[in-house]
Amino acid sequence: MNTLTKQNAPTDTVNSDVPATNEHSNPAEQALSAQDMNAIAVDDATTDNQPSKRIRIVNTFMKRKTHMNKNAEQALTDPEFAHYLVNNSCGDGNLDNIHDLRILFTDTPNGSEAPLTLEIGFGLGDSFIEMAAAEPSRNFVGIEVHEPGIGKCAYMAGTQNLTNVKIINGDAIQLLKQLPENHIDRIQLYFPDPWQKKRHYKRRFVSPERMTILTRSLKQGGWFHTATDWEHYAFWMVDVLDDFSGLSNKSGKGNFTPRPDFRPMTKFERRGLERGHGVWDLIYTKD
Ligand SMILES: C[S@@+](CC[C@H](N)C(=O)[O-])C[C@H]1O[C@@H](n2cnc3c(N)ncnc32)[C@H](O)[C@@H]1O
Repeated sequence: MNTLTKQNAPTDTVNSDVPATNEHSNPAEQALSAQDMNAIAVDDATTDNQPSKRIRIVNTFMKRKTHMNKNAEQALTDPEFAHYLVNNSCGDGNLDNIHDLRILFTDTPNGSEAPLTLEIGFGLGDSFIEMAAAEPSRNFVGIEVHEPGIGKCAYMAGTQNLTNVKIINGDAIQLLKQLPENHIDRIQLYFPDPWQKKRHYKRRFVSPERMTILTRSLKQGGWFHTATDWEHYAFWMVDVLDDFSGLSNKSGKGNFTPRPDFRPMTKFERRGLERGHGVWDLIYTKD
């Protein structure tokens, strides 16, 4: 177990110098509450000589184009895999109709009341599927924005005939805002994009404002488990999470958690280890 001294504490997650990759200005976004302001910068803009407000969403991801292999493509198009895919799996995920994750399992052997894990940003899904296969009595929902990963994950679920997996295409922050309070038993975020440059820190998933959104949907006593191979982000995370009212560090303030046996090695973890990085796990419970 590592004992830490606090360093590089995040002070401001909203900077105005980050180039916007996803800009929207629709009434739904304009109605977002003050707690969402971590993800939004409001700019003055002028259109046709009319001053107006422009709302800029700062996402935690940058959609990337990578090769889609045949299996992933099959899973995204073949009706045999359709029951794994909760919403449109190509293009930007439409989350409008997803307000409850438990009802996705109503007609499955586990039913809707089984313990529920949400994995945010499962990448290609290997470790997510391994965990779901290892715990068949628990329901697993994974959310990603990367289409080849969504396809590959659905393909692996289908070839293993898993009945406890559902996959959502879209932004986890938007999804979490739409879910009921006290809804999920465990939320896991493994090797989130580290956003290494200072001007990109506001894109980091672990920030006080995003943790407000995340913990709302966690059940009392539920877990938030995260891990990173980027040292600066590891110290940042422990600062944010230890200071977050309503969460308790399972290993005690300032400490990381030894890597638990139930967490399989992920693709990004392996890549980090090959580059000589360390790995830091953190588990928090909701008070
Ligand atoms: C660095 S990768 C890690 C993937 C995987 N967890 C692993 O360890 O191999 C981070 C992933 O999180 C996804 N991601 C980032 N922000 C997200 C969000 N707000 N909602 C859904 N997925 C997100 C990205 O698309 C990317 O695939």
